[in-house]
Amino acid sequence: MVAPPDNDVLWARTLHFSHSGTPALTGVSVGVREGEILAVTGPRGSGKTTLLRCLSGQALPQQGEVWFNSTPVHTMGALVRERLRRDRFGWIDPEPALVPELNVWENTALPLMLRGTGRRDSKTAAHEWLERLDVGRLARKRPHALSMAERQRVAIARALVHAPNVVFADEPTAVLHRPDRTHVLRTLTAAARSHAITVVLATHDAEVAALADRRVALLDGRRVTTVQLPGATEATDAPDAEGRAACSLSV
Ligand SMILES: Nc1ncnc2c1ncn2[C@@H]1O[C@H](COP(=O)(O)OP(=O)(O)OP(=O)(O)O)[C@@H](O)[C@H]1O
Repeated sequence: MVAPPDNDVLWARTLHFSHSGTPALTGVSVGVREGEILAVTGPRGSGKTTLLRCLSGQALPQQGEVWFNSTPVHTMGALVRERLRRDRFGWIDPEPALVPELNVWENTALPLMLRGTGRRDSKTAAHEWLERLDVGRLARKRPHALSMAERQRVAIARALVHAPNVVFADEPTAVLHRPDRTHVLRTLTAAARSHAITVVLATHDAEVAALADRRVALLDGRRVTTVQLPGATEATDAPDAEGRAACSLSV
């Protein structure tokens, strides 16, 4: 095993992943730099979610390597990967999955309480993040009383509350209307930048991808240099996209 470059917080080399024989990733390599917002773009079914799941240790690639801060993730046992995800990563789903029996601040504070932070400190941190995401007034409400946009803000607050190193956001604005989409995204990216949190953002929307520092494009489970996205004539890797030998550039 060759260790990754020092300035990459995440690094994946020649990932291969199949879902019950259906290939989702075919030799994908990518490096994510500390503090950057990286958009993983591509049409539906191109492998974006699978890549995020592999990078975050939720799924183990059948071949290839994933490194987090120079530590191999692909060789970790399930419990160590769980702890890594709980303590170092945040995850935002396309649709907010909140616990219906908990109120908004309790939902937000979950990552802190799961790792043993006291209730009072967890509550304070949850309130701070809810305020930042403009939903502080809803702290005592249950998820069912919230709109979809409000619930997604709570899910974003929950992903950020424990100051993770990396937040993975899988189509985080897919269920939102356009005005909510822009506002929620800008809030997420501003919060991440102000706290030096790295964001890996999967999207098939060119407007969303445009908010990122850099883009990598997937098509049929491979890295490509150019991909057509809705809402733009063309979206490409930024000029500084990695030119590392291991990267798979095709099509
Ligand atoms: N659980 C699964 N079982 C079988 N095939 C799957 C599964 N999940 C994904 N796939 C397939 O793997 C490929 C990549 O899917 P993936 O969800 O990673 O792509 P995506 O770019 O995130 O798509 P979307 O934008 O629709 O979420 C697709 O062909 C998809 O049908």
